Amino acid sequence: MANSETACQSGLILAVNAGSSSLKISLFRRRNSDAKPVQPDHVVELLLVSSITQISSSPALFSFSLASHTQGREVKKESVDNINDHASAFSHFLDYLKTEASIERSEIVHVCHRVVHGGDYFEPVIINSESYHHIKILSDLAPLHNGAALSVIKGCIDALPHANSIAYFDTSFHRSIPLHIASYAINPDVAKKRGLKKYGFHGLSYAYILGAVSHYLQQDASTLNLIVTHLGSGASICAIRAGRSLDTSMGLTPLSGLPGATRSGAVDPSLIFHYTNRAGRITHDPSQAVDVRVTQAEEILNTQSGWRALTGTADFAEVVKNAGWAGEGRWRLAFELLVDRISGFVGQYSVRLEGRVDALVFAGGIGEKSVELREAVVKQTACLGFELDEAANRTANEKDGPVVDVGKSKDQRRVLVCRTDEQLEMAKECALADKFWQ
Ligand SMILES: Nc1ncnc2c1ncn2[C@@H]1O[C@H](COP(=O)(O)OP(=O)(O)O)[C@@H](O)[C@H]1O
Ligand SMILES: CC(=O)OP(=O)(O)O
Ligand SMILES: [Mg+2]
Repeated sequence: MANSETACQSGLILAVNAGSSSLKISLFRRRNSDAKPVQPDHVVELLLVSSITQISSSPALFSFSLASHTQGREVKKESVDNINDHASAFSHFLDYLKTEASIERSEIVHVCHRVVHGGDYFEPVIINSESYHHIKILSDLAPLHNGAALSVIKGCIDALPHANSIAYFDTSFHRSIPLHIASYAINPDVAKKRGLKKYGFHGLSYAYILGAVSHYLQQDASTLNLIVTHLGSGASICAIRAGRSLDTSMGLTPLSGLPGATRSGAVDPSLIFHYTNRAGRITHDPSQAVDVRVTQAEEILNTQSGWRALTGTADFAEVVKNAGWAGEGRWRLAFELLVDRISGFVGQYSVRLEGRVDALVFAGGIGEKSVELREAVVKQTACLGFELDEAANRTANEKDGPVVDVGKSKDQRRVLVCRTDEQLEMAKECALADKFWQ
């Protein structure tokens, strides 16, 4: 563990979020632990944010802005041709760090990495050969994610050799899902031997949202029942009972549940054998940092499906733009299909929560930005008591703060939008973990 006096005094935490199609990076300074934070988020101070989107469909879009300039000034945005994977995206960011922010790499003490699949690891772990191997073994169960995270971890170890790389797992938040909900109706011996159960993902996002909503409503997290949607390139939904995950729509892998940009979501498991007669063939992707072995079935359902397969674009904003009644049927179909699947889960989770739902929360790029999607889902689930304030829904994007109320009711069954922040969640956890700062 790197632990030099200078490094600890400066206390910089870099938080890196390798999503399926993006790399989001934030740099924080850990605040002096003697100063009592007013809000939980204040244990760290944001210095800069950067994101690289459309990583797999060139050109990638790079953005970089210093926190002091996030109100619209000095945000650098550019298309970059030579970014074609997460490793090259990270290396492009590191070049900017010195030239645009004058930050020396040696000032970074810890690098927090979002790792989607942690299997039976629940606590954050410092990367060493054992934990690296554990994450690598799980790559087959998160083919769009774990390999990408490992490629960034490798890049970090090379470029920031004095810093600790610490893995934070999406799966940790869902350890509370009861056995009968996490289990599949298959041979229990095989399930146990091979770890075949529901793990659930987007957990760092759900943990952040729970904290932010609890702060916003001034209600202890342990008293909250929420239905939270995280709708981005990967989309999922989570039922939170008394502040803990009760159920979520993704499963053994991030493929199940809701459809995503390139993912089918839940389908009849037999469908794939009627789609192709090569479903079981193993493919190796040489561009991946680690050897990820996936079948053609997984390849088709993970990368050749979702709204890109339905409409030709992975950008849901474009789907929404073209989905008006005058638009072509395929755009409308993609939009209605997603609304239908989300609404189905909202109904199911309302039953799980025995009707006691404090709020329905929209998050992730689509949940946070699509006025139309929120409108359609709330309309479809109105029988459960959800109702939008249309003006508040339309102007939600303009409001400050991580949580915006877009519902009619201010006492029960609220409808909220939360700007989720997985990087901030990791940095907070890191700053508060004394063991990393001794
Ligand atoms: N105004 C918008 N309306 C609908 N969807 C949007 C809008 N803006 C962005 N999006 C969607 O949000 C997605 C990105 O969400 P995000 O949560 O950042 O994704 P990621 O899974 O890469 O972390 C984009 O791919 C795009 O489809
Ligand atoms: C788990 C998952 O699908 O993550 P993302 O949405 O970042 O791809
Ligand atoms: Mg994401």
